[in-house]
Amino acid sequence: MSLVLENLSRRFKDTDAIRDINLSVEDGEIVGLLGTSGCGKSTLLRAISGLDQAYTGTVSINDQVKKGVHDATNFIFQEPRLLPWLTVEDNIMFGLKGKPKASFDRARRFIHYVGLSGKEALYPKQLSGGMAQRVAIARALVMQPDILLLDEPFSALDAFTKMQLQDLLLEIWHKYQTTMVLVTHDIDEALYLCDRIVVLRGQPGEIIKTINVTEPRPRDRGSVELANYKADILDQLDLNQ
Ligand SMILES: Nc1ncnc2c1ncn2[C@@H]1O[C@H](COP(=O)(O)OP(=O)(O)OP(=O)(O)O)[C@@H](O)[C@H]1O
Repeated sequence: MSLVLENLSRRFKDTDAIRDINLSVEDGEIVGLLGTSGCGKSTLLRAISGLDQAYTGTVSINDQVKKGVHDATNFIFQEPRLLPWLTVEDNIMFGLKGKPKASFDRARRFIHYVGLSGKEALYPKQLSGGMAQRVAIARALVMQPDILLLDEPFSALDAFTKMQLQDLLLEIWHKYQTTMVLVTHDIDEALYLCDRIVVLRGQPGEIIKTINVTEPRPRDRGSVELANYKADILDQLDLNQ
């Protein structure tokens, strides 16, 4: 599903968080929003999801202007935000209440797919951080969102778990071609995952550069090509010494 943002601005009481953001995301694209702290990345994602409605400008999904909470998008946050009194399976199925039985069957396939077979009956406090985030990924995917919004989904995880879950995300993308918008601070993560990286800067946050990452997948995390892209991004952010 395509996503178009036109002149999106958001002002909090005394803070201009983002100003005049224009961005088109094509169907099946993975787009990264990268920028230093406070440049409005999360604000942008919340506007796209409809969780925040106090912006000006428009958010259109498949040529339809959306305002308010809608089910075209689903969120994966930095913390898994699981319900502690529900098992892994019930957390994943939570949003499916009232949906046809087939949705529940599909959800069970997802549990296997994200590597949680055998863990269905565990409670969140019995899970590692990586397992809990797998639950959050499955919970978002069972809702079959047109666009998956990810707000620093792996930043609280150790380096190895992070790499495993990045690969899981790419597997999901290969299988379902889900359009994704990924907020991250991590340039290496953005370069490994994204088709396009939108670099934001300032307060209010504005788009200063868009970079098409044309390296074919699977990408080599240590390649010279990705290192060159990284140097360019660091330059844009004035972080290259
Ligand atoms: N609910 C709010 N009320 C007031 N100001 C807010 C609110 N949410 C965000 N802001 C302000 O808007 C600006 C952008 O915040 P936002 O969280 O979107 O940035 P970010 O790029 O996601 O930051 P980080 O990378 O640190 O998470 C900041 O100055 C922040 O203080």
